[in-house]
Amino acid sequence: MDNDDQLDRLERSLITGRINRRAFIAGAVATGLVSSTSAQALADDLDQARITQDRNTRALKRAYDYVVVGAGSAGCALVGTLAKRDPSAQILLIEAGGWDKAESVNNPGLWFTNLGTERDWGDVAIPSPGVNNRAIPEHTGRVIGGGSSINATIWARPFKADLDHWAEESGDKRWGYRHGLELLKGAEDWQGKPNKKYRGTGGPVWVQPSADPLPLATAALDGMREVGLPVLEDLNGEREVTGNGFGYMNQIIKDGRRQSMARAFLYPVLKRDNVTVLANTQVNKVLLRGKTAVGVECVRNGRKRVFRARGEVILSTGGFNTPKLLMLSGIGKAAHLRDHNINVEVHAPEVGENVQDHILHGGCLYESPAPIQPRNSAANVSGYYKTDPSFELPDVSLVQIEIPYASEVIAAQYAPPPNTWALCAGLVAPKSRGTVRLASANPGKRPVVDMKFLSHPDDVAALERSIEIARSVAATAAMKPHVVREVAPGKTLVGAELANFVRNGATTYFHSSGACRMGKDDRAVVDAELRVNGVNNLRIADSTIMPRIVAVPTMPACVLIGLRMAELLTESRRAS
Ligand SMILES: Cc1cc2nc3c(=O)[nH]c(=O)nc-3n(C[C@H](O)[C@H](O)[C@H](O)COP(=O)(O)OP(=O)(O)OC[C@H]3O[C@@H](n4cnc5c(N)ncnc54)[C@H](O)[C@@H]3O)c2cc1C
Repeated sequence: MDNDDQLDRLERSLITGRINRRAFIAGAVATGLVSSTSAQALADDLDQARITQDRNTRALKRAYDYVVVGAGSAGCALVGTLAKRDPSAQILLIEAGGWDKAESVNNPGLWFTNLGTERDWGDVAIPSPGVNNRAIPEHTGRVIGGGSSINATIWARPFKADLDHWAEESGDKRWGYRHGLELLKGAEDWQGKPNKKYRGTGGPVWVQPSADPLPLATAALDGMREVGLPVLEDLNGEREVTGNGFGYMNQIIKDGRRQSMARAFLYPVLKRDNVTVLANTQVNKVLLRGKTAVGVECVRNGRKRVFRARGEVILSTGGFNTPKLLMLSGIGKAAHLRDHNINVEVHAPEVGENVQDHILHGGCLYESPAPIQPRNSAANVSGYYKTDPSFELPDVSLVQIEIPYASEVIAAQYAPPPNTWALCAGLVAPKSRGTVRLASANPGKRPVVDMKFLSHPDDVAALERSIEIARSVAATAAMKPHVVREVAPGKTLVGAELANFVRNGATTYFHSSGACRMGKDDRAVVDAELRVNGVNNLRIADSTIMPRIVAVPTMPACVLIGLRMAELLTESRRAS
């Protein structure tokens, strides 16, 4: 363990009460990274956060101004921003998972080892015919920080076309690119080449270009240039407007450690009296009086508890849990609720509809002449391309992965050797849409996730185009030193064979979105101010409100949703 790691561990141990202040200072000075004075200042800060949270959670109140459920990407951005902006507002943040202490959370190279652990809700989509009836896992984070604590750390901001579409769907131009860019720039602490037009510095989210990329990654970019793909110095910025561009990824990694949205937004407000974070507490129901949300019912330490909201309840529980929670609370399609003997409080026909995710194809595989030591989160180059300039969004996307990334079918069929890397085709603008339904009225049961992957023929065609381009990049002179042979598919596939390779290789990016669509029409689940239609004092801020999934990894879009919610709540409170 290096000294940075030691300091990081000490910080976490102090904040979660595992060591005392004296042990922290002694340990911090011993790392050689901080002087005794700055160790004391740091301890003051962390100690204060711990003392405040200890005190607040021991003296829980019956009612708070805001009850926010879910400390994920959006929830952390919301609470961190709101707590500062409105210090008089008492905020309760309830999270089902535990604190983000695990090494696999903090070390970005270990992100995938969180999958299938207690930090993952562990959903698996039911078999979809479009992927040859395979049941594909749909992981989501269950820990402080949510997805941002277990994800692949990629920071890719939405396209202009994504956000302008949201503005059109919601009827509110503040959801458009112009305002979205302003909010995301304000959130960023960009470490790459300065760019006033597109990038922000000094904000809470540490973002850096892939640190110290492998020659393999550099060669991939050279190969892309060779086949005529546009390679950019920064993968955020210009790409958002043109819809085209490849480059080194942006990542939320600082000194080799993950900077989750909990780290960015939540930790800095933990020492505020107006914030109480309840970890290891699962909300099972939103409580309604008539058509007004008045609080939540949850389970903490095996005991049922109720917390009231004087103001509003905000659900930030993510891709599958938000529709589930609404339905358990009697808000959903009436017939479906009745099937589970749940009282229909509000007939909301689209709760659990419109669900989307990106497809990552695993994949086109290449044997390297030498073993590969992956850098950062093992994926450092990616990009987007419109094969027809008239397309609104890119149909082609590629991600280079420095391990043999393959679906279970492709892995079994091609048996890639360990020193294999992948150039994965990505489907970032899917047309297929699925559903989330209750399996049972028992909150302990996971919902039925039917993603209907690749049910739209355009999705298969787009992946076929990406695969063709991936293979042409891997065949360039620039890539020659890194390719002993193409392991998969190993030959040019056409027609049904190619479609089958697409369907067998499909996996997801774990970007579940859209189950509680925002729109200006009556059927939409939330309106432009993210209020649940038909219910007072209940709003949603998470990936589920996307009318259409953004064509990039979803964490920054979720941060944007959290930031926008903080704006909306502050405006409402001022107006009242
Ligand atoms: C393995 C993986 C890799 C990914 N890689 C990337 C990437 O590299 N880049 C990127 O941009 N995106 C990535 N994503 C997606 C991204 O992390 C998510 O889209 C994003 O975190 C979603 O934000 P959210 O606020 O909607 O929900 P989440 O971040 O999922 O947060 C929801 C929170 O609510 C809590 N919760 C749920 N139900 C309850 C309940 N009933 N009571 C209390 N708490 C509850 C959950 O435990 C969770 O902490 C990845 C996701 C995963 C899972």
